[in-house]
Amino acid sequence: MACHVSCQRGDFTLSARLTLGPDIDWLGVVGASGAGKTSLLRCLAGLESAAQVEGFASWAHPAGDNIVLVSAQTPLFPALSVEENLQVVARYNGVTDESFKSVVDDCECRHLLAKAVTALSAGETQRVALARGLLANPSILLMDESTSAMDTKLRTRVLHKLKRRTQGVCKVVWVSHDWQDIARYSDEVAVLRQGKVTIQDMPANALSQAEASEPVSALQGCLLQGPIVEHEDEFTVFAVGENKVVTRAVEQGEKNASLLVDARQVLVSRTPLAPAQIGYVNRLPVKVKSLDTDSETGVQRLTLNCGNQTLFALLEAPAARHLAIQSGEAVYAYFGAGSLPEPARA
Ligand SMILES: Nc1ncnc2c1ncn2[C@@H]1O[C@H](COP(=O)(O)OP(=O)(O)OP(=O)(O)O)[C@@H](O)[C@H]1O
Repeated sequence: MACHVSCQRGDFTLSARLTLGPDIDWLGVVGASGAGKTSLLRCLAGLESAAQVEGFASWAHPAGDNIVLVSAQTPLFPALSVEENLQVVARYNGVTDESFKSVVDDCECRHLLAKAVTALSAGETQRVALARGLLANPSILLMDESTSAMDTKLRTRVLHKLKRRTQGVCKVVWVSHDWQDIARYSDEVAVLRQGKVTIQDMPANALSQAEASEPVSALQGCLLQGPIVEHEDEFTVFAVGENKVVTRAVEQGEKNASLLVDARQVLVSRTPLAPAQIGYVNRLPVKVKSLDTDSETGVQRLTLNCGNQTLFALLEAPAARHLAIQSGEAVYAYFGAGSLPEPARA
């Protein structure tokens, strides 16, 4: 099903075509600052009177056509407490006490209910705003950087519960600058650039294929995935062939984990250094499948294979000249684990 959104905001033109398959429950939208992500969500939410939106509402589950946007631009009522803010919406939408409690718990807001909304931190405000959005019984939930102020562990928990809660009842279109989250929770990803969708229908685990068709600076992620072999509170280890990769913690009960590796963050070496020596937690033995050198900048892009998984690395011109890596060579790739949670403060 195709959805087309067009709108003029000042001198910015949004003209985006999205494909919304029936199997897609979470559609991630990424793009550089100013690409039009917020504009797109505002148009989809019906907040831009000049916008033309075709074919969107019919994407929702048949139960309803209630489109709800959760963003920093939809503030809470400042004169009401958190509980009052939530109850206003719950009562209006006929939400039962049981559902109310379950939404409050999923958004981790129970301990905030008595607080004034003006006394909330940014992450707390986002959780209350999310709870309020869910209490409106959306059939389509639009989230614009709705978890950006939460720490990594909290965000992982909240997104996990949100994913479970929305299953079968609510579709989600969400914008985040956190590619790890987008890759982990979206069924598909659309990439916006200058008001246009330049890539769509992209399975989140196919970021690597999309990368090949985009200029290097636009999209450089590559998703590694595998079965979990070790699970700690702070991190998860998964298998890539016979090797292990550390990523930030996934929720208990998950069988697989993933890590989106930014090509700019990958170091390449011929010698097997201890990862800690260079400050990276991950090391994979890889084979150089191909390399392309940008004729203007001298930046070299390596396509690296580890078993049947692909990784990209970008080498600045001096490093590329110094290493003089050849296609077919066996090397080591070093990279971080995404943003692992910060150590708990005493
Ligand atoms: N109210 C407005 N009037 C005129 N132009 C606007 C308005 N709001 C946004 N724009 C312009 O529309 C363009 C897209 O803005 P938008 O907020 O949608 O980008 P974005 O991708 O969400 O960016 P960011 O990641 O920084 O939040 C920008 O060039 C911006 O200046």
